[in-house]
Amino acid sequence: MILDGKIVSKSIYDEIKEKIGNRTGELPSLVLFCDEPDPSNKTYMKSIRKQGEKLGIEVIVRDSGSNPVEEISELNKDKSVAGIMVMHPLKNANEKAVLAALDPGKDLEGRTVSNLGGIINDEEFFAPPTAEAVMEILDYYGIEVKGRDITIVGRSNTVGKPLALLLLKKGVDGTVTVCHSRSRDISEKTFNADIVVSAVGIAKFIEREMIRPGAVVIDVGINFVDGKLVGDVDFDEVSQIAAAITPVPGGVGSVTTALLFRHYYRSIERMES
Ligand SMILES: Nc1nc(=O)c2c([nH]1)NC[C@@H]1CN(c3ccc(C(=O)N[C@@H](CCC(=O)O)C(=O)O)cc3)C=[N+]21
Repeated sequence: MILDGKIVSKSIYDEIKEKIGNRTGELPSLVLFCDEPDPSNKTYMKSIRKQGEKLGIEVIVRDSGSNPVEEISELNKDKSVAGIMVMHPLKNANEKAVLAALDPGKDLEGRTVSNLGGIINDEEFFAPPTAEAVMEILDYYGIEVKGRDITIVGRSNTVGKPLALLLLKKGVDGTVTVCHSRSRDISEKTFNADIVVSAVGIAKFIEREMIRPGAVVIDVGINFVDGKLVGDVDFDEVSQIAAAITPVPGGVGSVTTALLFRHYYRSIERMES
């Protein structure tokens, strides 16, 4: 079974459209904070702008300027701004200092210490949308997590680490293994899992032999091979034995962007409450 992310994202966009439709007055904007965006940032920013346009939300690309921390403080206070995405990597500005200055209530990607640390006791205002997108897909397709073994490959602050914490929450009750580039025998750990999540950024990293027949495979990878977007999983091979698998494109990525806009709307509700 192919786990289509576009159906999931459509239901999220429908929910946002309905909320926006019931509103009066101007919508605040969403700011993409960057300096010299690399090609992968450009692709992502373009796709966010496109979705923003569809929803009637103004997406502003803002240069970090000569005093980025000061700029962020201004944006935090600005009532016409509901969300700020600090694009990664920043080439010139100190990203850590910028994130330390960012209001967690406008931190749509859950990158601040307060949102990241908050996951530990269910106090995050925003969870990182890519990790959350994995949870949404599992939930939408009724894939049981409770008591099952999940192996995550990749330990990034945007996916691997926060996803492990989301899966470990009480009530979610996954049993989680996190592997990374220094892990021994990754194949053994993926083969023993009921659900494998790959977020390493290497095309065809997950091969057929690494997956137990009947397992669920979630591909978070964003890799460009000969100008074509592919995930981390050898899809043609692995899809033959997996019980369910997400495609790239059209899987986790499309849900991630939709969740950003759900977060954007939650920020508006907080600003107006
Ligand atoms: N603060 C920050 N957050 C990020 O999430 C972030 C970042 N900085 N810097 C750059 C990388 C790269 N990245 C991409 C995501 C999707 C596509 C992409 O091509 N998406 C397609 C397909 C998505 C799909 O369907 O799977 C689309 O949106 O049309 C590319 C690149 C995000 N990043």
